Amino acid sequence: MQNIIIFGSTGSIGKSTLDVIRLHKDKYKVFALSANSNLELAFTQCQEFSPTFVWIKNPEHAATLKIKLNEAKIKTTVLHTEKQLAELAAHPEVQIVMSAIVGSAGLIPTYHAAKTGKRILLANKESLVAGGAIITTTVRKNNAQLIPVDSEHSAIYQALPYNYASLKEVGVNKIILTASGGPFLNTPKEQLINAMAKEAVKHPNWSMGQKISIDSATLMNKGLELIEAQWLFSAAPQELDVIIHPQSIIHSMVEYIDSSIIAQMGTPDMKTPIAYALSSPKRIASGSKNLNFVELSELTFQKPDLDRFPCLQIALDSLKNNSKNAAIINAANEMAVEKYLKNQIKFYDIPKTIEKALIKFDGELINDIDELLVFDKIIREYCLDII
Ligand SMILES: NC(=O)C1=CN([C@@H]2O[C@H](COP(=O)(O)OP(=O)(O)OC[C@H]3O[C@@H](n4cnc5c(N)ncnc54)[C@H](OP(=O)(O)O)[C@@H]3O)[C@@H](O)[C@H]2O)C=CC1
Ligand SMILES: CC(=O)[C@@H](O)[C@H](O)COP(=O)(O)O
Ligand SMILES: [Mn+2]
Repeated sequence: MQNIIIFGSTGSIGKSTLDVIRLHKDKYKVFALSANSNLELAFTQCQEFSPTFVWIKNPEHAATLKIKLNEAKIKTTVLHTEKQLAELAAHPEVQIVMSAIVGSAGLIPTYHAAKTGKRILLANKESLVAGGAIITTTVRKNNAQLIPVDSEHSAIYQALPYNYASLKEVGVNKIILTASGGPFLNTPKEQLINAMAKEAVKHPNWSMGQKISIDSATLMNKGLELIEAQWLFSAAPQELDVIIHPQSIIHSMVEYIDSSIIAQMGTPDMKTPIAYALSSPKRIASGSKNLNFVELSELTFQKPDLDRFPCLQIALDSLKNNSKNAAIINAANEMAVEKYLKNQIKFYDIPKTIEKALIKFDGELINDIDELLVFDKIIREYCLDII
């Protein structure tokens, strides 16, 4: 039996993680859950999984949740401070940490889980984009494990030999990330200028939280994923490529020097990569539907359009420079997406905000997690000012 914490348990990934765990209660014990604002769901999850701790960001929500749990005679302890979030991630009784908070708010739990040698199931790509060098160094120093949950990175992880030493040693030529192209794959630029958030959140294949859905619509999601892959697989920029595959059946591929390509496929359901992150190198049932090849219409591929989707170009430029400015891109993107979701800025204001933040902050050196957290805040405040 292994103890697991699910950071972001009330979100899309959090709920899918609990769906998988529900199938394997003999193997995984939910030690703690965390939520931001969804008090009702956090309570329901505590009723079902009886965790030792539940963390909820808002102090008023924490007080209400405590009363509700008391009334229901559930013995879960409610926490809510940032310090307690870090302490939970580092808890000595915990072996597995699902990092599924959205945005750079996931940095603190990811970092503290790394520092205390946990098996980290990483959905929160933003923590690796913003703090790639800090997180990967901390993982290595403390014998932690960083297991991809993001569907593309799970696919790559599955297509690579287990425990390989380097991409070169096992004959990798190229890692090819697939991108659905999002809801605006075929939308002309003149229409994209006025594209509304309510259209942008409608991903064609995946059911996900709002922030990542907007990132998919701007193709920034693929940009963030290139940087995530760079850190996860120690890949050089020339070893990474992106191809549009609108059906989201092939989740990514690895091309080897003998021209073999190993692709991982499946129905678009995050329970599959979550199950593999939990159990790899072994496999457990995920509860996802199997792929029916006869029912598949076609698998198509095309090049991404960098003119209509400048966010991907911004990330590609960053990648070529070892992603040194990726913390700026990540923070500015988060602020711009937040404003776009509230209909306060337009579609192309997202890349414009990132570009302005890059002009202002590019070249700043970040040495540790504390500096990164401060830097992230400063960039956000600057973006709020200029938007
Ligand atoms: N959804 C997907 O299919 C995929 C997601 N990912 C990544 O996984 C992460 C989670 O995505 P997703 O589940 O879609 O997002 P959701 O928006 O559905 O869920 C986000 C979770 O984070 C919590 N949260 C939000 N803000 C804060 C904060 N400031 N402090 C603490 N907790 C917070 C939310 O709490 P509450 O609900 O209570 O407000 C919720 O539990 C993202 O990094 C995303 O990029 C990666 C691949 C696929
Ligand atoms: C499910 C998942 O991993 C998402 O990141 C998904 O890949 C988004 O799809 P696109 O960014 O390719 O549209
Ligand atoms: Mn993905």
